[in-house]
Amino acid sequence: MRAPPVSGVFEAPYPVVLDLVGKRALVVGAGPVAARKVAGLLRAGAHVTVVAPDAVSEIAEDPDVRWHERPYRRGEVASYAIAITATSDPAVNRQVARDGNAANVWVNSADDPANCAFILPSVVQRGQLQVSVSTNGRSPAMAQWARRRLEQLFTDAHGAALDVLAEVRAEVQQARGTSEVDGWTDALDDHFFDLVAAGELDAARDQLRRALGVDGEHDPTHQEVPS
Ligand SMILES: C[C@@]1(CC(=O)O)C2=NC(=C\c3[nH]c(c(CCC(=O)O)c3CC(=O)O)Cc3[nH]c(c(CC(=O)O)c3CCC(=O)O)/C=C3\N/C(=C\2)[C@@H](CCC(=O)O)[C@]3(C)CC(=O)O)/[C@H]1CCC(=O)O
Ligand SMILES: NC(=O)c1ccc[n+]([C@@H]2O[C@H](COP(=O)([O-])OP(=O)(O)OC[C@H]3O[C@@H](n4cnc5c(N)ncnc54)[C@H](O)[C@@H]3O)[C@@H](O)[C@H]2O)c1
Repeated sequence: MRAPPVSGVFEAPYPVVLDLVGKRALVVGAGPVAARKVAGLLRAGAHVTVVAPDAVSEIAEDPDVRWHERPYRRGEVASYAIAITATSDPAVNRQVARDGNAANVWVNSADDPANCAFILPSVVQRGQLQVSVSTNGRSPAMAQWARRRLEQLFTDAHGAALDVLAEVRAEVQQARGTSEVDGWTDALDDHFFDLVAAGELDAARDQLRRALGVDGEHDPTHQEVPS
């Protein structure tokens, strides 16, 4: 028997990073899949409302989640910035997606990639460094597999390295008026990451400053008073 044809979710997927802090997010359904999506939205700082007749304990017992214990009401997605539908009823998921289209609210539908305005990647988080993987919906299992591989490659030291880099980048901006200077590629060598991993943050900062041609005298938090 011939296998069914497989395609991606989107014709030309466009990756973005969203700011959801303080935004209202709706999750329809409250099973294990919804719980994973709720956890992601809470980590992103969204105000999460869940609508479902039954909920797993992660949702029902979370004081940060507002749970309405009832079925989804047609059209209610319109009062949210973003929505995810993960019910066990495909007709409900389709309705939420339709309502999202009508109200210009972006909806992710966990069982229906064709009716998604966006899909979620698998993410490795190390401090403020995020490495995300998308297979364009072709194999979520592979996205998860890649995440596990990347978790071995990226350690907490890479998150710490990012903090050092952001600090020295601010010094470069202060000293030169721009961070677009030569030297970044050379500065980010194995030795730099080894220094950070060994906890030698001052030496790591100095290596960056040498490679980028700044002396570290400029404190970006300190405004100089013109004479
Ligand atoms: C990455 C991750 C993020 C997250 O959910 O946070 C995510 N799915 C994860 C896990 C996972 N999902 C599924 C399995 C079982 C094995 C398998 O099917 O591969 C596993 C693995 C497991 O659970 O072990 C089943 C599944 N998933 C979708 C369908 C519907 C369909 O394809 O029709 C079905 C069939 C349901 C059924 O048949 O009943 C659809 C989607 N899942 C997506 C994301 C989007 C595409 C991502 C991409 O590939 O680019 C998309 C399109 C929509 C969306 O949800 O945004 C998260 C891993 C997090 C992590 O661990 O790192
Ligand atoms: N995208 C993904 O990553 C992914 C992974 C696995 C499964 N899925 C799909 O996600 C869906 C949910 O999976 P699950 O295991 O969490 O399901 P589940 O059966 O454990 O939970 C379903 C939830 O939907 C709620 N619900 C049912 N009717 C509703 C209505 N009218 N209004 C609001 N809520 C309603 C139920 O109360 C329950 O909380 C399934 O369709 C599954 O195929 C998606």
